Amino acid sequence: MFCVKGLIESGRLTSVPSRYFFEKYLKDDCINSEAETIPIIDFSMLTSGSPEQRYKTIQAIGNACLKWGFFEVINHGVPNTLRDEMMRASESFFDLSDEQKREYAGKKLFDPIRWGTSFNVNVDKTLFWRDYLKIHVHPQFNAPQNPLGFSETIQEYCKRVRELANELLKGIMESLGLEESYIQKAMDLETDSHQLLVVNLYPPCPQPEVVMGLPPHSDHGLLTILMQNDHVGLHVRHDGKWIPVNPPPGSFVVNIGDHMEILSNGKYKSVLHRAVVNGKATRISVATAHGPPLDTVVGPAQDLLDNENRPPLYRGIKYREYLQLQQSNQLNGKSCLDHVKVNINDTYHKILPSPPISVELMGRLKQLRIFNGVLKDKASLIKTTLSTKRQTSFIRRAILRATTHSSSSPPSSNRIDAVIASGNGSRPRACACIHAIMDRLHGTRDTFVALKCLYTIHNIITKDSFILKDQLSIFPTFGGRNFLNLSEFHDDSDPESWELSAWIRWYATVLEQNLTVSRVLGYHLSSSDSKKNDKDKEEKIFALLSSDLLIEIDALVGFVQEISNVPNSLHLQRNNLVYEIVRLVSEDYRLIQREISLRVVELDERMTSLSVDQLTLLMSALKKFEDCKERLSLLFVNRKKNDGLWHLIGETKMKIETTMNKKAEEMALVRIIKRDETREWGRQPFRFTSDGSWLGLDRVSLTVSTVR
Ligand SMILES: O=C(O)CCC(=O)C(=O)O
Ligand SMILES: [Fe+2]
Repeated sequence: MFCVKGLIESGRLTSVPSRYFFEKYLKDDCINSEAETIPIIDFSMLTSGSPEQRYKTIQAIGNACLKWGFFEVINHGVPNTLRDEMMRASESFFDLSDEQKREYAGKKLFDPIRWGTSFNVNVDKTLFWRDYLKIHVHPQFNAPQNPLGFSETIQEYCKRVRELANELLKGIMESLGLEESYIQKAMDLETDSHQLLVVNLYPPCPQPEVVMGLPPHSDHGLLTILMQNDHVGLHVRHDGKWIPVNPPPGSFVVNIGDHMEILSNGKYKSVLHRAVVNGKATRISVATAHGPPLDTVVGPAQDLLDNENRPPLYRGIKYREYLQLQQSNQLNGKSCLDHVKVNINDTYHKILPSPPISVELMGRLKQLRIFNGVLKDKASLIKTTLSTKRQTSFIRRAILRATTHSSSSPPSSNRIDAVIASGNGSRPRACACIHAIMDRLHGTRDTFVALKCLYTIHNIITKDSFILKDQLSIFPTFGGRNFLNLSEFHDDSDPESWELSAWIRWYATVLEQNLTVSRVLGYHLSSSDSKKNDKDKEEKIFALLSSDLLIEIDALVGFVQEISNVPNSLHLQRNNLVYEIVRLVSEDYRLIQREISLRVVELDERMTSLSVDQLTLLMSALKKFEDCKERLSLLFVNRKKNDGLWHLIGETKMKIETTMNKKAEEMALVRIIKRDETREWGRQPFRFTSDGSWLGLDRVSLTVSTVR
């Protein structure tokens, strides 16, 4: 693997290779060394036992977070000997032979140990002048075997810094007016927090002014704690200027990460910073990023929100997926955070009348409702146990267990499997099972019960249980588009239930459209028929008439449209049940993309034989599909973008346009020949445009059906 250190040590370097040229550095270079410096926090005052000193320090931390997003910590209790040892160990890791380091090269984001250069060489347009070692050190500790003693040093260092981070997080929580252990409890930080050790090495550069060590970025986690060797290089963005950070010896530099910005609902901002390099000496910085457990969905703290004045500004996202998002894009300012920002104009408080009761009372009423719900579940379970109809009571019990009132977590896969098993044996059992789910769905006004019923139905559709799926497709016998009959569902007992009601209406429509598509295609999207390899499918599609393919595309695009009609309250994905629902829907979407793509490719090949009507239909379907793109990318912010498909759609649209224009010209020619004597028409007026309309129709009476 190439790396900057190797480049320097090769001895052949006289000037910087052009792929390291960082253009923005020169333009954006407004360094202000005389300005104020970042605040200093005396950590010992936080833990001294004096409430007054603690209070003052918490205020100072709050101010630093608010104004700077950065502070320096002194008297932190991490011994200098350990810090020095960590620095020496870091240096000796990079001094290992390339062969020893290569074991950790070319690794993926969640591989335990990664040695590399720049940020992500697969996506970086410009290379950065840094090499790195990244190790996931908590909750699972990892370490390279070499150099000798390295593992022990980083284990001790990371443990001490983690303890420091936990104490600082408590102070930050208090400064936000939250309980000090709020974050620890909400995210199981004591045991499961995620800690990433990042050792940055910036070798001296012959032209330091044209390269960048690390470009302006914000950190992904909650908090980053950084130490550096004797060389300055970190710049922090403050009041429109870059401020060089020159921390007091023995101190740590601490900064707020994107997840603290999310959690504090934007009160504490993650701040841009960058690392520049110098021409004389190697700079090393050791950063530890402290974040929530990887599978925790982080959204704004509930206690910081109110419906009237402080709506959520970010939607929830799993930390793991946020990391993936950052890794798969160029490191570029705060662009990742933009993906999870909620458009303030979209939040429900605009449409929801202010609740007539206080937030506190509402909270208590909600508790009471949940308690009532749990009692109801218990009573229903007892009733089914006492029932004499053994068969149906068995089914109903399985359904009750999968769709409880008590929690907003999705039913476990065991519970879902139990429902499927209960209805899977025979046609009458399948029929009883579907009816029992529908009874439960239509008999409740509780949002979570309804969402869980729909989630159970979705699992029936996606799992391989033909008889249940089939029974679902014929429910109820009168069919129709709104057969789940939830278009009027509203639970207005509190604002969250109100917002969730919109998700229920949306989810029901998505499921209805899923079944509609199955009818049109003749197989379920997630069935084994659908999972056939592309070759088999291409053959099947090849045998279809173009008119049938167009009907199928129309239904598939209709499905995409329903998905893209997702409610605006995207932040509700912080709720685990909603999150899981979106995950399942994204699986559907992935399958639809494949189905659409295969059909578009086939029609693309048949393009010249398609009629004008057919071309117009295809163009209109592709346009509708494209219109959904933006909304879908907001909903599936962290999933694969499938650029290949969008490219195919763009190309096909262009081809349709060209084919249509060619046909129009042919048409005009026919007319000209027909009316040769009068020569009253020219060839120019006909043009078909990419928005699917004809230009010049006012001048020509066009009968498209005459030309096929
Ligand atoms: O090297 C530095 O000072 C900054 C490092 C940094 O920002 C990072 O690792 O995220
Ligand atoms: Fe950083």
